[in-house]
Amino acid sequence: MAPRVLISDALSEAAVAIFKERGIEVDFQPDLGKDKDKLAEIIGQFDGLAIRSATKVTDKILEKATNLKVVGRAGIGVDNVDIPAATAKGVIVMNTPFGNSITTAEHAIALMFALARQIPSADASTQAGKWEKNKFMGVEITAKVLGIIGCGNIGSIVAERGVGLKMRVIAFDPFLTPERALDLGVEKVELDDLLARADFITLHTPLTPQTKNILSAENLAKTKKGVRVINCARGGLVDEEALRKLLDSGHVAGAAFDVFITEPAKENPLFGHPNVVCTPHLGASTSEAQENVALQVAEQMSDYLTRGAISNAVNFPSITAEEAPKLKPFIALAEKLGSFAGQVIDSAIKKVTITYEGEVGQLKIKALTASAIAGILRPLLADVNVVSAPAVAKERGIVIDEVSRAAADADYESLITLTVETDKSSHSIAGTVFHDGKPRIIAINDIKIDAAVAPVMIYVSNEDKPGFIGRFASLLGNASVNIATFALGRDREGGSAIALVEVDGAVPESVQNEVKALPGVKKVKALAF
Ligand SMILES: NC(=O)c1ccc[n+]([C@@H]2O[C@H](COP(=O)([O-])OP(=O)(O)OC[C@H]3O[C@@H](n4cnc5c(N)ncnc54)[C@H](O)[C@@H]3O)[C@@H](O)[C@H]2O)c1
Ligand SMILES: O=C(O)[C@H](O)COP(=O)(O)O
Repeated sequence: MAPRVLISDALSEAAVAIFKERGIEVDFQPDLGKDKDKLAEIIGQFDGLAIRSATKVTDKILEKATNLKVVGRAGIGVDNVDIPAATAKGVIVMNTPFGNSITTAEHAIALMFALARQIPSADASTQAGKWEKNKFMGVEITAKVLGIIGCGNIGSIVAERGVGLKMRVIAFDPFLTPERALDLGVEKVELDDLLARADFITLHTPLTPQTKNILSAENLAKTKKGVRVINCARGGLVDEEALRKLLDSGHVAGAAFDVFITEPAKENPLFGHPNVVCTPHLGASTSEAQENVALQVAEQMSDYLTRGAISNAVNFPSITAEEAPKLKPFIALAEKLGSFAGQVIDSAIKKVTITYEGEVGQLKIKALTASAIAGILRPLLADVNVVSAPAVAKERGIVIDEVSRAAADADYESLITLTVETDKSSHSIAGTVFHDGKPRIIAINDIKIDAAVAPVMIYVSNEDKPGFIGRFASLLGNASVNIATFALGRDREGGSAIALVEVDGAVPESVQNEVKALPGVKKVKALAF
């Protein structure tokens, strides 16, 4: 029987044609995604679901998706898909990482001009017959400081356009290497510096726990008087209420928003202010971008459904059916080691070395390396996938080195060691897979430890001094953070020590700060796997 695909969002018709050419049955219902009950009712009939941002692929929808094998996102952001739930169900989630980047960057630039010259209000006034020539005094873009928060695919294109417009472009992005910044002609700065200097601030990060509210009331208050703010990335990056207050007080001269905390945005704190320009999530809406993403997603989904080939998957590497069972536990290990490193480092990565020792060295290590790199990058690049991760790393000037050795440490049949060198320091983490198929962390920065990987953990490095463990454990207990497992290691008596603690539930920032303040503590990091 031919595979069946449901298109539940307004994709270009180009996708329908590709599916049919590839022998796939298509049901094209462009508005269905907005009706979650109807979607839940029929999703069980389909092998593939092609979407944009209006369809929310929740765990409830996935529960009903008894035949679903692949979700294809014609676009970049997959924050409308419950990825862990999809992965748990074995549903591949694919996106099209570059297809709409130029178009979205152009929309940000268009919004910057709209703000600088108040084009929407001037248009409304002129067409109302008012001819208010003196009311709409604009500002020049030339020589102004453009502050880019998030200089990835879209941010880089905005940077290039900004440089072309003779702006002074500065960027805050922890993952931006100095070499890449130089290539783009942008000055890499810290966030506070950007806030203080930018005449226009444009956001181009994914929405992650780290970027949520990045323009908080506190940070907005640090901006230069007369700043204009553009958000074409994701609702939730900016505190909309705080921004409205600063627009009302005249501190912020204008704001242009394409994305909102609640979408569709029927009402919003920014609405109604004369210096606010809004569009209804139109960043990717050009015929060129929509054709690109529709063709690409239909090709990728067809390849998977008819030939089992996986590309641009957010939650699975590209591997064949025969390789899968052997690789799977090591893929999980490589991803977790990478995720640990990605969560612990806080400056630009220069080099990643992955050493495979013993039996694991005989497997397809490219897929393992891709998983490790995706794990490292994912805390910062939410939508990176195992296919794009090596290319993204290369583009950012990160050197990837793979070393394979036949013999492992005598204690282990297989060993993977990940070493990440950044601008400022070097971190290493090693792990193995036990007979239960589960990943174990066996060393951090050459200090031996033995810890299973748990959903929520706290990593602490400290001086090996008496009394620390007791103080640390009581602090967690007093904060009602329950310890599930506790792994310790040290290099020598009185030297450096580490703790990797599995806890039940989240660790509030205030508790991490209290741990940080304990005598001898060097680093504290709450980790999510
Ligand atoms: N409005 C729209 O219609 C539209 C269209 C396309 C994409 N988008 C959104 O734009 C965003 C960016 O897309 P992209 O393709 O450029 O992604 P990308 O992954 O290429 O780039 C994101 C950049 O953000 C940086 N970053 C991550 N965390 C950061 C932090 N805490 N502080 C500063 N920088 C940080 C990363 O290092 C990376 O360089 C995504 O959220 C995407 O969904 C919106
Ligand atoms: O992440 C994306 O690709 C954009 O937000 C585009 O969303 P859309 O496909 O719903 O326009």
